[in-house]
Amino acid sequence: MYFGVITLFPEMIDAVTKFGVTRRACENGLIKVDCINPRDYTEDKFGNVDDKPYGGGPGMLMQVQPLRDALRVARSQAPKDTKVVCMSPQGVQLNHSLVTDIHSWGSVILIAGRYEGIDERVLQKEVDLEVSVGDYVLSGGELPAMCIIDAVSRMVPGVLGNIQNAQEDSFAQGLLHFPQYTRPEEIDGMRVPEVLMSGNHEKIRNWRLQQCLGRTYERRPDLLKNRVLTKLERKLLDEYLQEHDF
Ligand SMILES: CN(C)c1cccc(CNc2ccc(C(N)=O)cn2)c1
Repeated sequence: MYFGVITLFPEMIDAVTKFGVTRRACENGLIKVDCINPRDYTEDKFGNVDDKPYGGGPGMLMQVQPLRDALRVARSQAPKDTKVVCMSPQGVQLNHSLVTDIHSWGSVILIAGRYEGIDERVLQKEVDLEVSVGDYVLSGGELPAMCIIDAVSRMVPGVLGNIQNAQEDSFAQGLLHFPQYTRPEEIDGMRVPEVLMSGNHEKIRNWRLQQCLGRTYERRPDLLKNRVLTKLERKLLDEYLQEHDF
């Protein structure tokens, strides 16, 4: 998977290329992350990369010429017809489905804007999709871009190793994950659910599915709305709701 990142702060992207499973994925050549900095393409002698908005108002925008030149270089380094995604509060909400789509592309160029954003004409002409990681404004698109790099990289075969399918279990099914426990068996009087120490894998599987369903119903009913439950799932959820006095 190829990621091109247009950013004024390439060192920020080290957070995904120099730590954890994504670092190993870079070292193994499973993913490649290239940063292109518009500041390297400024033409005015002051090296400005921001510019004032027409119509006045507070804040600055990314200057068009350095951004477009950086984008041109990014396209030249990326596979042909690589799609361009701009991180923006005005974007479509990032979710598992969109992460899966981006992974299927094989490569993506991410624009991590600073200041108050970028010129609408650049968005219209150069950007295939605006993506948001949530309804809030950040100081730049770098953190959202790294969310995409991390989430998409975890879908690349070999990046996660054997926990790949564990990851696929719940969220790919559109459910929240079941609660997890590790040693000790008891903390401040709170014990690990006995079923998890029973060694009965059928019971454990059902208990975990029931927890996924119950927690999704309680915390994210919107996820259940467009999900057809199997007979077993319906039974497990009803049981959970009775036990939790719903
Ligand atoms: C139109 N445009 C490119 C833009 C406009 C304003 C701010 C920024 C940069 N700050 C960001 C980026 C993304 C998110 C998010 N919620 O994903 C939050 N803040 C970019």
